[in-house]
Amino acid sequence: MIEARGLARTFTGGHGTVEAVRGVDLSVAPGEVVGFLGPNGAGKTTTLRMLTTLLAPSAGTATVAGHDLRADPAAVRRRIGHVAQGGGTDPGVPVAEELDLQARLYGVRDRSARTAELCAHLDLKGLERRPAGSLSGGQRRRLDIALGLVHRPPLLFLDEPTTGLDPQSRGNLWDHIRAMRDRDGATVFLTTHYLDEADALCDRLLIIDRGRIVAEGTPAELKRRVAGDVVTVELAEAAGVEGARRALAAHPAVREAAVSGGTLRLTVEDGEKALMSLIRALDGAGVELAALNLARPTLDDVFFTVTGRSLRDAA
Ligand SMILES: Nc1ncnc2c1ncn2[C@@H]1O[C@H](COP(=O)(O)OP(=O)(O)OP(=O)(O)O)[C@@H](O)[C@H]1O
Repeated sequence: MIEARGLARTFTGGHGTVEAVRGVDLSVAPGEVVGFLGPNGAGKTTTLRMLTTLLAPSAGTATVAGHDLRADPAAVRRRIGHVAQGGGTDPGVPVAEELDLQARLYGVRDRSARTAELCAHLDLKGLERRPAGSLSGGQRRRLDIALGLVHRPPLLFLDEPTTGLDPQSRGNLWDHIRAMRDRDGATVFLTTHYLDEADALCDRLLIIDRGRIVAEGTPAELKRRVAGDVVTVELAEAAGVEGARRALAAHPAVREAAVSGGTLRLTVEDGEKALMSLIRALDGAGVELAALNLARPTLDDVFFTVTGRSLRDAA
């Protein structure tokens, strides 16, 4: 659905030159929810604006929704939906009218049916006559998304869709985005600087820092690739901890086994899968367990490993 190679954008102004995006390669398959994660100023919005034809790349090529970005931007625009940060609704215009107007702009034939369908899908039923300015933050974001979907684009771009929303509205919006993928087979490309959003919502992530993609994969893959899972083992008898370490050090899933205080700390390849066999190995060595804890590395650990900084500090 998206294939980009070497996309770059430089801004030149009174304060010198800013290399906002420095040669980004990315591929997005149909039906994926892909998250573009990075701290403020990393180049997320600039990349999104290039992919949605709003900004000309300084270098690189891309095919978006089946059309070449440079050769046929109008065809790209017809096949994509784009919800910018802050949206673009007129506060005085009622919901249904706003949707109808957008449908006219795109030449949608079944305008009233499409408006009703979008109101049903995005939980806007009963709000059709309300001016956009009177909606809550979450309702307005859903209207912004409905507007982006009016012409049934197979690919939807969302720029920081949940910024400024309360936790409940954010969770609700995630459900709607998942439903677009599952019900309509839509491909969604979204930018975010929220770790929890990237983790919970996205099938795959591209992590960008200072204009370059520094890591990519599913949230689980990224976390596994970089840090491995951590299993801590507490024993009924602390004195047996060295024996437990010896029993597990050669276990195929264990990368590292270290004793810290009275507990055993294991770095393992895939903690969930390994857990049962670790317990069996300890049992076989006659070690009595008191507690076992499996902790996953976070996306922030991933960012830290690839950039040497925390995403939170970098933002
Ligand atoms: N029109 C512009 N003129 C000059 N510099 C710009 C322009 N647009 C963006 N930049 C710079 O390019 C860099 C990347 O900005 P961009 O908005 O793409 O980052 P971002 O990852 O989307 O950040 P945020 O999370 O804050 O939206 C920043 O250093 C920014 O200041």
